[in-house]
Amino acid sequence: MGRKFFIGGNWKCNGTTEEVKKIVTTLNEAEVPPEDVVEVVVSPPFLFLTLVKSLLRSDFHVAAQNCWVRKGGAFTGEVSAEMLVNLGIPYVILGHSERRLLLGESNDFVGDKVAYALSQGLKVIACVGETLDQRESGSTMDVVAAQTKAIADRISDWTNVVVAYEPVWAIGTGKVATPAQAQEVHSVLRKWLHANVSAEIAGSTRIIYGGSVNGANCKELAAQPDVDGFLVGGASLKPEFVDIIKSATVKSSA
Ligand SMILES: O=C(CO)COP(=O)(O)O
Repeated sequence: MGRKFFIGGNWKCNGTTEEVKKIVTTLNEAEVPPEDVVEVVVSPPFLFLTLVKSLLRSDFHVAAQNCWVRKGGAFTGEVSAEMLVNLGIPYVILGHSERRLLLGESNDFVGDKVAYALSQGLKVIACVGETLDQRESGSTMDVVAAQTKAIADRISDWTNVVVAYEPVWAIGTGKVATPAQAQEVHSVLRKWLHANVSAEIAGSTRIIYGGSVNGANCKELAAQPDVDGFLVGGASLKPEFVDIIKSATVKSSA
């Protein structure tokens, strides 16, 4: 189906200039599969975006971790999609659970953000995922479908969208979803896209997994048929991120 493996590193609110330069040096020196096998995108905090972009090898790309929902203007503290485009930042992560839960971003608000960012020419990593309570009450698929629907209702072209399934209970907890748990949700999400968007988009849209991915568990997860890559938090700040990038070969040699 030709879904290129996608590895995102979400640095969240971490790093000093020195630390950022060190991570970039490690990435620049790494031997990884070629660009036609894996797409690598790292997402530093806004303040380091241009520094990282200027230092990073040209086969890796950068993403912002958020942007404003509409055109920029009198919105103190916000960063607009137009600014990211102006600075040559190709990607933005939207709807991360930390923003949904800590900052109250609703499904509709995230859907509006995705639509606006795409309209400005950005590529979007759109995050969905259930909390532990929601999983335990059996509503995982309803939650993930509602989050995806809020996006699907507002966009028609999915070419520049990567969907990141990130179960909240697995984020930063060391408690990774089992390969079977990840595959189950990814496969149902793909079926949802098939039924509600189109067969073509269901087949071509990358659905990546996030939540305590590390160098030790990435290969088994990567081997799942509907896992098209990862969005990595903590481990993306460490040299083991290179091992995670290399897990793309699990797919290319399959
Ligand atoms: O939230 C995540 C990536 O966006 C995952 O974070 P961890 O890999 O630290 O669990």
